[in-house]
Amino acid sequence: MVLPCIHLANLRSLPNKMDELLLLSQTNKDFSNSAALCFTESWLNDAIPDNALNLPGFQLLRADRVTESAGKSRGGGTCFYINERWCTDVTALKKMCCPSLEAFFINCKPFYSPWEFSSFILSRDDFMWFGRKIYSHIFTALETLYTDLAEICLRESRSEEEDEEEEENAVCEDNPIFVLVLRDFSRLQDFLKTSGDLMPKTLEGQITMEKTPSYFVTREAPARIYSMSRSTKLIVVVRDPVTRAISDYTQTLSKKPGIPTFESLTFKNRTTGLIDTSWSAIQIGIYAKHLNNWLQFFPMQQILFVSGERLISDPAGELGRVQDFLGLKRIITDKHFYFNKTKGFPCLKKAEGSSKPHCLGKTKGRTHPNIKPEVVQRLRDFYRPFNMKFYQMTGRIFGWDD
Ligand SMILES: Nc1ncnc2c1ncn2[C@@H]1O[C@H](COP(=O)(O)OS(=O)(=O)O)[C@@H](OP(=O)(O)O)[C@H]1O
Repeated sequence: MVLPCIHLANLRSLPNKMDELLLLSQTNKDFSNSAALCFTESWLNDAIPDNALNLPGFQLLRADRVTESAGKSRGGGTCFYINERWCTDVTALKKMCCPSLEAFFINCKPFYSPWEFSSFILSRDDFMWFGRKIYSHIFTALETLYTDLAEICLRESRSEEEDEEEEENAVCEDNPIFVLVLRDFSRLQDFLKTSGDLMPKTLEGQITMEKTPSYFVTREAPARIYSMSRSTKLIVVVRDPVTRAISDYTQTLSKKPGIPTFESLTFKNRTTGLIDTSWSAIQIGIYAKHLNNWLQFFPMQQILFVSGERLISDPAGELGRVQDFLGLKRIITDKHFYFNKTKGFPCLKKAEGSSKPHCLGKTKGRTHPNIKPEVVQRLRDFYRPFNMKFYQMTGRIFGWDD
């Protein structure tokens, strides 16, 4: 199958790349003969007219970020330039823009396609984890709709280091562009019309849940979730920030055994005892600061903090609070748990849909490295004022400073 040549690039602002693109379209044959150019991070807005973005021989289709829908004003946006020698029958099928997803579907019916397929759907997304779920849902549905669908995924080419970096930072995955090759796009058009509501419908008696620990410390998350649904209830499990930092380090160490010691990462200056608050293992434990971001959008009554320590020593009690907070009948009680001394954690007597007990997986309860008592003490002193503030804000004394 001969495929159209498509250029994909993350531009980080189209307007200031126009001169370069014009030059490329005049001097680079691969570029000017491309069937389509797909640019992510176009950073366009209403104030930038199409005629300022003209590339001779190409038709522009753009989906700019909509501040009110996306919950953030900067960045984002996708655009396609379709080569008029390849195709002039181009339609924008659907633009989706919400806090967790930005997607743009266009349909191209080229003059000539050397096989029986007639449409190329180019789509591009930019989203948080939940958007990714919605997007994969759309694609699964499309595969059911079209048994003869050809799906091609293009990604920006990246260096090995960038790949490694991404692995470390799961929220920062790259955004591919999908090309769907179809025989008949009318069914897709109908499908996209009805898939406008991005959140799965929550029926009477159901609660839709989403779990991403990093949201609590992600600056943009409160605004995005608020603009999706302001009545969302938020649950955060917190534990002693010092133990949390060591646990965080232990987890990284298990994946990358060569990293520096905990001590050397903790301090900016070992002599003065200055803590490196930019290290994420330290930064995440400043709960009061993160909570403050959420309180700009959600009232305290909509946020529940679960104690990680109590979740081990009294799971039923802690889950009782969760059930009350969600307005559920207290179904989970003491009789559902037993304590596994070897693991050091409570286990469920019967897992859901099974008659067998269920304990937490191997990665929970890793042995922490021994950290010098004076380092632990320095961290305790560092966190104490933030912990006090956090107790005050939440109205609960978590007991980390006893
Ligand atoms: N149910 C429950 N109750 C109390 N504490 C729990 C629970 N589940 C996980 N944990 C603790 O969370 C630490 C690991 O968290 P994560 O699951 O986020 O990370 S991991 O990716 O699996 O390592 C891990 O910390 P460590 O003890 O340092 O390994 C767990 O102790």
